[in-house]
Amino acid sequence: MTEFSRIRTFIQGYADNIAEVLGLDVTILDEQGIRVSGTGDYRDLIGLPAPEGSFFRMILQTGQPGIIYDMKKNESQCMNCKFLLQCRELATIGFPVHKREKTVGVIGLIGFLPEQKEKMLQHSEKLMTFLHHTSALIVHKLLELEEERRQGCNIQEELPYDPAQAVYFAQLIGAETGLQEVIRKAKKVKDSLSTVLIRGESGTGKELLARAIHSEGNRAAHPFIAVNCAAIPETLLESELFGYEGGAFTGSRREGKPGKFELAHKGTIFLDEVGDIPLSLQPKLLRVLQERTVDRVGSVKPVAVDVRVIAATHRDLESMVREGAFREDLYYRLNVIPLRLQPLRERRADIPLYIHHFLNKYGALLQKGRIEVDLDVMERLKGYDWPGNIRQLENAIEYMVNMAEDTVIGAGDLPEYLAQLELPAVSEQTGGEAASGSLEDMVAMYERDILQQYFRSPKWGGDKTRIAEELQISLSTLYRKLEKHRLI
Ligand SMILES: Nc1ncnc2c1ncn2[C@@H]1O[C@H](COP(=O)(O)OP(=O)(O)OP(=O)(O)O)[C@@H](O)[C@H]1O
Repeated sequence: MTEFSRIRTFIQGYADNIAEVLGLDVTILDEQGIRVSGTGDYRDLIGLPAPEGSFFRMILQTGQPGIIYDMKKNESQCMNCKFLLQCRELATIGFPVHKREKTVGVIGLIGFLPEQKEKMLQHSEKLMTFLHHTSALIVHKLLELEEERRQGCNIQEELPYDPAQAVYFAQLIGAETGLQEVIRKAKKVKDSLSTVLIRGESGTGKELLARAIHSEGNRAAHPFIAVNCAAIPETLLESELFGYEGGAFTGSRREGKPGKFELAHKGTIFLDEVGDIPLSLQPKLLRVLQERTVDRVGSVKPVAVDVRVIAATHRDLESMVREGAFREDLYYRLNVIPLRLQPLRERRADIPLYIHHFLNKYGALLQKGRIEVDLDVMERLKGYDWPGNIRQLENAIEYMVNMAEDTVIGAGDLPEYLAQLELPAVSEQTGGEAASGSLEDMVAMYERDILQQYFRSPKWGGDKTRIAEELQISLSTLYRKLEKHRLI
């Protein structure tokens, strides 16, 4: 675990603020070149390594700050980067973070638009000074952490903590109105001991959200133990959850075994599919929630546990309570902080966001760089019902990025079940091509048609920067219009 990943929440908050104030994108790498925070498109790449041969990797090696105003012309610094040809960055400033003369990270400012590049050109000196101060602040935070550890306030290394499992709220993608609302609530309760109940269909991100609450909360240095109550046979679940005393039953270990609650001591236990917990075990679970003690199987001596419980289910617990399949008292004890994740088909407007996110992620992971989907594929992905929700959409994109032989994914790269999907024609989806209604509506329809024509034309190959140039609008205006017409 690198030092930077320990203060990742702090760093991401900082990156978000810088991006907002300066109007530029920000990315921060740790000493191994792993992106620990990012804004804009770089947010999708948090946790992934920066490409070999890239400008920021060079700064990590040399420990020297640098500026590039034209990635493609200034070949000396980006020449070895595999993604040079597809790179959309117009200007970049990178600044090293030095701690005791060692380079422990890099902060980067990136401009994708001509006006951002202009700003960087005009204020390069000020921006460098700003990055110098930012770097000093990060180092200050690292030294503070070091001091805390020296004094034994936070002896993280000695605890069974797996940083690879950490998830941050910034990694949860979703629109402002839906998922972000849930995240806002989750942030309020991240440090609380109160039980959280996450509801949602399979693949909507329940476990991811639970991990983020744990990773960003005050128990982050302690274990996060996930138990899938539906996957463990009823006969084993009791000893799995609560442990057993030596000699409790035939074949048990002589020295006994701690259960998941004990293993999660000081941390969080995630009870996935809690609706599947058998009625016979429900009173015992209720007792843990109320008294914070567990009774190992075969023991009469309760063990005190300090555990935060996050439970999740896709089941309709209220109906189960009515039908007597789930205890009412346990239901109320679990449902203290309810959080609900909507299925993807009920928030189709978010689909382009996820497509963009996973294209970025798998483009980088599979070393294919920047990849886009064409309009036909986009319509299909938006029109599908996604019974497996975000997990299924992610798998579909991973498949397509693997299949793609070009930087634009076409219908031929779709998984079979999507290629066979019958979709209404685009004109039907938008309410018919006949120009009628108010002038504003007609102009909007005309604008949508023009954008579609440009994106369908092989001449531009779906390249947004070139299309924006041709239409003489900025790239951000183009993105706004595409979003308005739901074309991305
Ligand atoms: N908001 C999100 N942003 C980005 N990726 C997400 C999001 N939600 C889910 N995912 C992706 O979908 C996958 C499935 O998420 P997760 O396992 O948390 O779902 P779940 O609701 O717990 O599913 P199940 O009920 O089947 O266990 C994750 O691995 C993650 O890659």
